[in-house]
Amino acid sequence: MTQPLRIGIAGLGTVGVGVVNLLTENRDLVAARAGRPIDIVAVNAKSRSKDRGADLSAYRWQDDAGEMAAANDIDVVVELIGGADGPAVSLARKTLAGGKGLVTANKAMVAHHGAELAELAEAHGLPLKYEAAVAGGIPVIKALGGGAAANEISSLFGILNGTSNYILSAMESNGAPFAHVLKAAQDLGYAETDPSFDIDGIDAAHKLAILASLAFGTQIAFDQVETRGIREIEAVDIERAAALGYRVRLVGEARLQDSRLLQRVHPVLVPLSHPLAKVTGSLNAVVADGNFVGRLTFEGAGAGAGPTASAVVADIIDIARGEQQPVFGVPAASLRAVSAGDHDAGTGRSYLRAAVADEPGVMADLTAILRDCGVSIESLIQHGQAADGGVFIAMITHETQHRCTAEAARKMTELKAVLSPPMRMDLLD
Ligand SMILES: NC(=O)c1ccc[n+]([C@@H]2O[C@H](COP(=O)([O-])OP(=O)(O)OC[C@H]3O[C@@H](n4cnc5c(N)ncnc54)[C@H](O)[C@@H]3O)[C@@H](O)[C@H]2O)c1
Ligand SMILES: N[C@@H](CCO)C(=O)O
Ligand code: NA
Repeated sequence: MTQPLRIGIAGLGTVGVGVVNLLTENRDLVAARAGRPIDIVAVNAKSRSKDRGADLSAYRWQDDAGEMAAANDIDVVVELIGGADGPAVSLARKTLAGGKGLVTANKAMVAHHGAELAELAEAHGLPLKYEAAVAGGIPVIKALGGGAAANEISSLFGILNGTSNYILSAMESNGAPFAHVLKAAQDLGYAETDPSFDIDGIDAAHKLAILASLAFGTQIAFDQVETRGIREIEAVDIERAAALGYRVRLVGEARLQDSRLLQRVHPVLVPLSHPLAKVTGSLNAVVADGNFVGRLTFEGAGAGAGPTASAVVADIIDIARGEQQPVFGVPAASLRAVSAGDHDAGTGRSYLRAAVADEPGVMADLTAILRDCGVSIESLIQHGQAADGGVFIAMITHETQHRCTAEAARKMTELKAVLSPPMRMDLLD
């Protein structure tokens, strides 16, 4: 057999240990598919003494991850530390500048520094791979960058954060409180170090910005992603959505609007019959529309040790095989700059839910606002007690300009009988 591909792994948490375990358990199979053995030469993490449940004694312990970038016996550095800045990006820069290939699962780093790192990799003719960074084990980067590369992609959307989906699914199946479910997702290794990245939609926005660049040939524009998470979703929304025939999902969507690019991460209602309604737990899904292939739908595990290690090792195998493509589908220097699209200029149906005082005339006031804003109601339910003694009114609107529904929600907030700002979510049909 030819020379082994020698790797150094920086970061030995959920994903790092998952990669060690996969490369150990599937060693022969991976070597056969890669055309040569993959040898772990060195490992690094914050603490050497921590028991990680994996035998690391065969590998050199590197006190400083940066030393891997300079080591003569390492061909590829696998960065599994995490974080947009700090040690991860400094290691990535050193690795590429030092002439080694880089594999990373770090979507925050790719979303913030992807262009710079891709230019560095391409200038040196080095591989930079990040399959694990988006939708965990789903090979969506390879699919959009390779299998669907002949298509013009007009739009894509999907569930891109396993932790949020896990929380929403648990809330809908057993009404479990938010904090309790978040703790379970953390214990399972799904959540980011700072779980607000998951809950507030930032992690999904990182992934969406990366996917959009790959799909549309545009520069990564993370700052242009309109981002809203699931923190404000209450049990009543999940329950009312179900009563109206929907489920709540945190969805990222990106589409070209002439020369603009609309990118949004937001909680939406999906009909029970929609493919995304069936995506539960830590699963992710990505749907992309190509002009020749039509609609492509990918679904699979979006987080966790095994699925993420699967994606990391797939990248290592690609490198061992000598496969190399532009990092974002086209040379990084030729990615197009775009300006942000405008969601409110579009139309769609919406869910509106308000907690209101249980007194005469409230419904008349609400419907007057909807009439004045040109919003008509498709269905409405009112029952149940709000925590502060009022009642909940939940409705689905007919198709309306988003800005009109937003204006109606704003005006409702001004009514004395409306006890808190109404919850508003788009419907995904
Ligand atoms: N957990 C998942 O399901 C998942 C899925 C896809 C992508 N990712 C990404 O993979 C990366 C790793 O995630 P994780 O869940 O394994 O995190 P983790 O917190 O479990 O592990 C991080 C590791 O990095 C080490 N580390 C921290 N600071 C370091 C430093 N300065 N130098 C060297 N090592 C340092 C820690 O000791 C730990 O071993 C992140 O970028 C994350 O976003 C995670
Ligand atoms: N925290 C991330 C890990 C996978 O990227 C998630 O829950 O989806
Ligand atoms: Na992936």
